[in-house]
Amino acid sequence: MQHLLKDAGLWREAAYINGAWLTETPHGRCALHNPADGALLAELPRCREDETRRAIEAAHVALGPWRRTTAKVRGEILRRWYDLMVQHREDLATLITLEEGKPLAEARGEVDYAAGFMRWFSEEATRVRGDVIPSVKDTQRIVALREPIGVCAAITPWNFPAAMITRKAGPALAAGCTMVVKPASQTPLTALALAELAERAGVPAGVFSVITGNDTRAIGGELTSHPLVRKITFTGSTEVGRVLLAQAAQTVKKCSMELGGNAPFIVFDDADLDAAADGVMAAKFRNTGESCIGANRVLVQAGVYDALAARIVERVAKLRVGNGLEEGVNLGPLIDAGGVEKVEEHVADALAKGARLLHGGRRHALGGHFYEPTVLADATPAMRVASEETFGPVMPLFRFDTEDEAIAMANDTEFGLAAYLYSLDAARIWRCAARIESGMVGINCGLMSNEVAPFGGIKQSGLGREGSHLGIDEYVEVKYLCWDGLEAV
Ligand SMILES: NC(=O)C1=CN([C@@H]2O[C@H](COP(=O)(O)OP(=O)(O)OC[C@H]3O[C@@H](n4cnc5c(N)ncnc54)[C@H](OP(=O)(O)O)[C@@H]3O)[C@@H](O)[C@H]2O)C=CC1
Ligand SMILES: O=C(O)CCCC(=O)O
Repeated sequence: MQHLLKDAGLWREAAYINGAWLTETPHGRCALHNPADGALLAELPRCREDETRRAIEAAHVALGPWRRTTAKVRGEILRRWYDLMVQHREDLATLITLEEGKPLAEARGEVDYAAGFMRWFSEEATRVRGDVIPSVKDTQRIVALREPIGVCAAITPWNFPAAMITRKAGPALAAGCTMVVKPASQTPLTALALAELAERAGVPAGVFSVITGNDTRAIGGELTSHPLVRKITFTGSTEVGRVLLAQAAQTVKKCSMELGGNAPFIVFDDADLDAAADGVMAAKFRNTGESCIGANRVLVQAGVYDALAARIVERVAKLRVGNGLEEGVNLGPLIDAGGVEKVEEHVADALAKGARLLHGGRRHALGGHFYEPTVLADATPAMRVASEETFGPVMPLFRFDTEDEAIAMANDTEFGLAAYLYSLDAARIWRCAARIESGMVGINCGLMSNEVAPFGGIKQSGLGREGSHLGIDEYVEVKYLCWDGLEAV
């Protein structure tokens, strides 16, 4: 598959530790398969505790020189990394499609999104300012410095193999931290191509390392327990987030957690229905529904329920399912057999409890990990689609009568990541946006991820924010200096 890349140097089947490519470990190799056709893509060295420890120690050694490098120079290096990502956009997109499955057009969009974090944080590097605070004594001066927290460990998911790394590495390196990344074992190739580009951009050895292999607990255990690691940043399921928080508590590490969601997409009677139908298509079917901010529950006011359902079905019927490398494909495969089974179970449960099938509802004729885009009407809170993240191309339509009912349904979940509101009544929008329990609210907008905005959740959807000017706060500590014995001025 290497032949599909214009620059074969971006295809790496090795871990990247302390600026060197590690092709062998004593623990053998693990196979990586294309989710679209099951073909063997690569064989990666299996890292365990030893290799992870070496990467952490290298990150510790690299920390001093990196944090002393001026913010301007760190920003320039990150800018070069951004430029290289843009230059190699097509190859990065191909790698993403090969290992994750998303259509090439979406993969290109992810590269732009991922590179955006590098550009944004290359600029933010020079804006990590401290404070001078009026003191309580005339002989004292009080200064608050913002210093890099130190060695960071990032554990990232497969659904956005590039963006979930740059959203973490960009701010960490900009702030002067070093980072060890454990990408999802299903999508290491994109992470390794990013490491190759980091090296070409001039990121020094040890500042950014990538661990490979599927000995997940061994690697995760080392990252979360090693005393030199001062920060854990994770994107993935709430279940694993809880485990990592508990492990990191033993050495009191700072943690950022981007966890699961159960996003409500609320459409009121006064919405622009065509805009709402377009918005929900983006919010649901982006990445074949495998996104934590994907619309999991579509709540529609009774007066427009049938009209909106008709518009949605018309659009869904035009979606083309297939290998993401093929032209014109809108939905790729799900990541693995487990993903397809979960979708099947959710649909079967909903149908057994009275949902009406408006479209799809079964595995796609292509077989493998392909599932038909599915629309279910008459969904109710008793169904699994109401309480669990489906993470697939299934859109359940719930019905509500009043605004209060919609808000109560929206908030009836332990998650609080994203929510969407469609209405043309500004007063209602302000009211509902205030009452919804979520970290992000899309208003007449189905796609709200970008590098300038603070991404993150409340409740059991996580801790901290990524992107925006706030994103860098996760990688700095405040140090307060109290200087006494000075002349009063
Ligand atoms: N919020 C989000 O963005 C995401 C949410 N999910 C949700 O989670 C469900 C399951 O997906 P899944 O991929 O299993 O998500 P996980 O949360 O299991 O995986 C995310 C990352 O965490 C790693 N990981 C898993 N267990 C541990 C551990 N004990 N210690 C350290 N690292 C660990 C994984 O490694 P490895 O790949 O080696 O297992 C991967 O790098 C999905 O169906 C979806 O509902 C999934 C992905 C992203
Ligand atoms: O599923 C996730 O956790 C990542 C969402 C991608 C994004 O929109 O930033």
